[in-house]
Amino acid sequence: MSDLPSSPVSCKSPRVTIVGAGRVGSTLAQRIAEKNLADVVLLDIVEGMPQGLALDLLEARGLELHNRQISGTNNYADTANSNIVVITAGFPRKPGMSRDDLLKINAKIVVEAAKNAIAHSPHAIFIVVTNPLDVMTYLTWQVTGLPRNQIMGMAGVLDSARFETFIALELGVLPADVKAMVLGSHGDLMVPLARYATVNGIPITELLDAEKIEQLVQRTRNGGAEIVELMHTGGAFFAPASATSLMVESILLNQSRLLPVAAYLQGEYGLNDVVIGVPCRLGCGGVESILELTLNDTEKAALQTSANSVSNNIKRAQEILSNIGDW
Ligand SMILES: NC(=O)C1=CN([C@@H]2O[C@H](COP(=O)(O)OP(=O)(O)OC[C@H]3O[C@@H](n4cnc5c(N)ncnc54)[C@H](O)[C@@H]3O)[C@@H](O)[C@H]2O)C=CC1
Ligand SMILES: O=C([O-])CC(=O)C(=O)O
Repeated sequence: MSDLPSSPVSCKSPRVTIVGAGRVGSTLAQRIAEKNLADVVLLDIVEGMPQGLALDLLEARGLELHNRQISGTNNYADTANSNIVVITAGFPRKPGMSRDDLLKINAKIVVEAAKNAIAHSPHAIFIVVTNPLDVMTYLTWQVTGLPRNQIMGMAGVLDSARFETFIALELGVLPADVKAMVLGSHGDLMVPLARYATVNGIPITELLDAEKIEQLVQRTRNGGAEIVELMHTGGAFFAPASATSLMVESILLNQSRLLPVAAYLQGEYGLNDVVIGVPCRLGCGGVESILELTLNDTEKAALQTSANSVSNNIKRAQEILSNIGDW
């Protein structure tokens, strides 16, 4: 083949680094590559594992009809100049544990991952997945020093997809026709907004009685634990990877989707200096705006309770990190 002069159009592919090549991380790599969104770098502390996963995914490229580069590494230098860094590194919970029980063990891992990743990709947008989600997202914002639009956590898209699934199962309708928003923290105090849930525009309050809606709300709050209890070893990863890839897609393709995202608040919803799930417009700038929905008194109180719990856990995490001299 003979080379012709290069084109003025950039052929550079966007690059997404995934720190933590476990179940969520590796499934996310597959989703991003197979949706043809970006090249992917998988990084893990376990030697050989991300390299092996990357090779396996590369060997599927011809079959899945895409040509994205996928590499595995144990070295942050190989993640340089990523457009997006997703942090999934850390431990998943076991049956009987809450997500907050992971705070101590995962805080150190996430802080280290964020510091190392930003050193090589100073302009990246960070999406945090590791639990407890809202606290880990706050720590990432704090240690990277990035503006708040570049830091976000994935939880609301997943929790909303679960709420939508349970509504669709109850009504026997197509899940894609159900639209719902779950705000607040990613834990037992999350705030599913039943009042705003619809089936193709029809409020679910017209289709289901209050007792049934409350059952679906409770199942949503317990959605992660339901899977952890069934699986015994680790938690959900297919739907979490789909939810994260949706956020990656909205950013890379500048889609401006309005999604529930864990964001750093500065007065929105009357909340300050806390990360919590709120409706955000996601585009190439990351969190481009935060929508302040009108909430009734019950919803407002639930969001405040959720935020108070996250704030207390942020303080706990900061104390733990200063005690181990990692702050
Ligand atoms: N935000 C959400 O909605 C969801 C959050 N999660 C959370 O995501 C995290 C990952 O879950 P899974 O993938 O199922 O766990 P996993 O155990 O399959 O994978 C975690 C990976 O992190 C790696 N790791 C540990 N320390 C590291 C470090 N210092 N640097 C780089 N990599 C490191 C491990 O070697 C492992 O491969 C957990 O904390 C889990 O609770 C999971 C599902 C949904
Ligand atoms: O429940 C867990 O531990 C994992 C998670 O956050 C979820 O699936 O929502």
